[in-house]
Amino acid sequence: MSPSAANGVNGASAAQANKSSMPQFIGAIDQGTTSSRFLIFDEAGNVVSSKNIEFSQYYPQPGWHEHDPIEIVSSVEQCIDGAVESFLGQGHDLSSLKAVGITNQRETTVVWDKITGEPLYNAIVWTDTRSADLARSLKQRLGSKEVSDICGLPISTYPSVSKLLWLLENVEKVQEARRQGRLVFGTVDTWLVYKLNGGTERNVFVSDPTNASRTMFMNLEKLQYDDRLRDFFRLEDLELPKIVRSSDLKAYGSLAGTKLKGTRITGCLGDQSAAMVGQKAFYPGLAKNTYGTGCFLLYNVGEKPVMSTHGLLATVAFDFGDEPGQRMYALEGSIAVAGSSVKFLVNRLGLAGKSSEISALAETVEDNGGCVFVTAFSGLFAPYWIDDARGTVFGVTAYTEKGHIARATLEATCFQTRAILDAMKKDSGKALTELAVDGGMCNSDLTMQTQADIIGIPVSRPAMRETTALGAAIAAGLAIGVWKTFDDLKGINSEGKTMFTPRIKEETRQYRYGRWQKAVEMSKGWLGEATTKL
Ligand SMILES: Nc1ncnc2c1ncn2[C@@H]1O[C@H](COP(=O)(O)OP(=O)(O)O)[C@@H](O)[C@H]1O
Ligand SMILES: O=P(O)(O)OC[C@H](O)CO
Repeated sequence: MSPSAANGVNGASAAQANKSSMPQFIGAIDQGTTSSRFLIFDEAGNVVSSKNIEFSQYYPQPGWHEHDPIEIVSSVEQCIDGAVESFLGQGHDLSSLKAVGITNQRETTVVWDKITGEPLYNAIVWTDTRSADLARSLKQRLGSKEVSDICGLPISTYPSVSKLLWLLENVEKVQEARRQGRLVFGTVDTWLVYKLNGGTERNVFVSDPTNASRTMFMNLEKLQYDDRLRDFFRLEDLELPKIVRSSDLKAYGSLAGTKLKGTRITGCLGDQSAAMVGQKAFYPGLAKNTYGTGCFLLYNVGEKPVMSTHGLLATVAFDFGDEPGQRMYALEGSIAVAGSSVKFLVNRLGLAGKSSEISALAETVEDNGGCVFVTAFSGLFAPYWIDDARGTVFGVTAYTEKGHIARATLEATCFQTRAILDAMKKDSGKALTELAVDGGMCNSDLTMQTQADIIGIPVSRPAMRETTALGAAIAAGLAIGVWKTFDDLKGINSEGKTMFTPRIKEETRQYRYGRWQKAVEMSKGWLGEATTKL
């Protein structure tokens, strides 16, 4: 490692680092799709205090999914205050909490008024498919192939730009704000940093490359906005947040309120990149799969982006600086629906009282009873990119029980992960020998065993599953020198892993996966060309 990298990220020299033996703590805001959290980590990566709040999900029409931007911020603030209260109750001193990192759901799009700082519409969530027609017409536009090559993402409903263009076409308040030069657009990291810094008071307007890369405005190699992309989307006049490193002493400002008023924000990563950092997948060839609302497999490809030819995305793993090894790219397989299908069984179908009970329900039967559930609630993302599929259960007979549906639901994410691993092998030329996992749904032993069975390699689950938050804490801690090199992080969360090893024969694996492939084929085209109601 070069001298300055050895001295920490972004100039936090060893001299600057706190040399006293006083314990130091780092806070992590984890703003996910279904809940906000604040966790406080010690230097050994242990969680000493945390608070979690589930917030409202709005589904105003089929395929639409919104959040209230104000509730996003207030839930985060409440989590901070709750966790800090318990931290203080344990006898810790506030001054020992040195910095805060942020990690967030990506692509979700917020628009607000520059003068008032107030949202102009609900946040359009990454899963939202209202822009399907718009995305289809963008794909027909001259230069669409070049666009994907520059930013690493396929044109679809998924990136922020589709949501933003929908807002500009359909919401008068947004159109008016644009005319008056008052329109501000940001992903959730930008919105949170802006609001937590006091909004219009300080006007901190930034994003890190792992988040900015999900808008479709960023040149993946240069980590800066690209005029060709803005031109393509006809958004030349749009002011965009400044792209700054994922770990930075000054760029993200500090908290203007809460019990942590004055504490610096020194790290910021999109949640999938944060999970990668939390799993310490710092080097090429390492990967992780996070089973949250969706499921995202990221594979570290090294210091240059690799463009997929098999349905994967190219993205930024993390950007900790210019030194060798400090900026890495990843190939990503994005699954739109994972834990959300479990929530669907609980909240919409009432098959159980809570998510963790779905696994138990699935265990009441020996297998899926011939059912395959293509959980295409938002179409199918990687590696298929089928926007006209919708959730479909195949193979239902009079024999089918709730348990079979529960099992087929859990299996769907495992099958899609298999499809992504196959695509990743084709893109990278290498096969994974073990899959590191995390996220809410990985708490289901049955799902993780099924995953190992279907991909035919061991699945490794860490003892501490809050790897996304840990990644944000690491980004923040590296900036201020709590940890100085990746080697300092070696011991963190490395003990007590659970290994799930494949237990089925290759023949059975192929048969089961073959059924899934057939179901995906059959789910295509459900919506047809028209997505609007007649
Ligand atoms: N024991 C479990 N079995 C299956 N799914 C679970 C379990 N526990 C949580 N989940 C699912 O995990 C998701 C929450 O995971 P989390 O990592 O917190 O996601 P997010 O960051 O997207 O909010 C929910 O969709 C929930 O249904
Ligand atoms: O809410 P999660 O954890 O499934 O992650 C959301 C992703 O960032 C969307 O790209």
